[in-house]
Amino acid sequence: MHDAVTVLGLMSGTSMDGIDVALLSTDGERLTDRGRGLSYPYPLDARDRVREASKAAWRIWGPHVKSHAVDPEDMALLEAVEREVTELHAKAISDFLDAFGLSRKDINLIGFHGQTVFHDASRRITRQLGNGPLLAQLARIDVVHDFRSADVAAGGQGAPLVPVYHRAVSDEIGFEKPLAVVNIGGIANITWIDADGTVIAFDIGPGNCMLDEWMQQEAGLAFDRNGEAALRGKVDKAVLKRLASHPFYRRKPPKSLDRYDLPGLKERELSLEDGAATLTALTAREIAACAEFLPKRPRRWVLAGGGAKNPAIVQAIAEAVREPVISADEMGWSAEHFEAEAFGFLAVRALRKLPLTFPLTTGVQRPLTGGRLARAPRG
Ligand SMILES: Nc1ncnc2c1ncn2[C@@H]1O[C@H](COP(=O)(O)OP(=O)(O)OP(=O)(O)O)[C@@H](O)[C@H]1O
Ligand SMILES: CC(=O)N[C@H]1[C@@H]2OC[C@@H](O2)[C@@H](O)[C@@H]1O[C@H](C)C(=O)O
Repeated sequence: MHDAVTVLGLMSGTSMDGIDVALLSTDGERLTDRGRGLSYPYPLDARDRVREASKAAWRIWGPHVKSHAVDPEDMALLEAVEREVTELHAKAISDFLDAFGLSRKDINLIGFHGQTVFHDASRRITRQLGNGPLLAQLARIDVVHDFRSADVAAGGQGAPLVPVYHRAVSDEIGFEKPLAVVNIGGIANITWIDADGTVIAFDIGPGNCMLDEWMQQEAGLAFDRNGEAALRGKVDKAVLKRLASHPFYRRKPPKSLDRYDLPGLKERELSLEDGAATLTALTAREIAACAEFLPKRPRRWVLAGGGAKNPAIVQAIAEAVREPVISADEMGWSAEHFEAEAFGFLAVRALRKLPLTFPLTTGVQRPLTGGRLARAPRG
């Protein structure tokens, strides 16, 4: 057995709202000293620039792009935003260490996911903004970064990566298996864990991304706080049927999504409340329906990610499945910092050359390690 490493995991998810930081100790298999996590929202202007960068990434790598004549302005924008995102991560690390009275010498390693701005596994392209060597230099701590490229290059989906972490955490708790862990972030994904350790995972469909966009576009709100709009609205069945007819949902795993792959509602197509109710129903319906791809129904559904804090989503899922549904927080797992912790865990696995992805998670042919190490300047 290896010694445990004290690692900081950093995640900035598809909601593009900020940086989650979590601290844990792990040897890459077992986890100890978990539970300390904090979130650092992006300043509003930085958030806008990250969104601009994802549009630039679409112009550079989108499937419609025939020529490789890349607009240098788009490239320059990506570079500038990558630097800014990296500096914001360095600031989050230093604020996190201050908040817990720690120094950089207490931390052995950082797992740095970066900000996804483009993902199309079928064309073997996945791009996270985040400069690992620069972060290692700024934080003066070794950094593992670029977690998805090796998997995508080997023909995998490059996502989801958290399943191996979900399995490690679920091993700590004696729940009956099979267990389904559903992360409801911008996009929702599932990890199904059987008693013999078999793990199946894939992206399901929207978590909150369509709903967030709807609330932003129709009401200038960042999201449907506590599901208030959805709970007041009525599901439009015809619209729901149209949204759910996208072929992605019935495609067999392995499969992964980019934030903009699936169409949402058109502008002013429904009232604010009915639109929120309909998008909430879509998220819940596809989460429940994804059980069709599992060899056995889960005995329990654990919900994590920001969507687990939305009572309208949780209630709709509980109505759509027949098994008990609980939140990761109720299990003593931190729903909020789950993914950040996962990338700390994955960083240690990467350092030890342990596999991150598997045939039944990303569809890669053989279990595969990943990530790249950027060393901090010595001294
Ligand atoms: N109190 C709340 N009520 C309703 N929704 C909420 C609440 N808190 C968070 N959310 C939702 O959760 C979203 C953020 O979720 P999360 O931080 O898990 O996403 P992410 O990590 O960016 O995404 P991903 O897992 O896809 O990378 C918000 O945009 C919002 O839609
Ligand atoms: C390309 C990319 O960043 N994908 C994210 C995204 O956000 C949720 C879903 O889509 C997920 O599969 C993945 O992130 C999680 C953390 C993962 O890889 O497990």
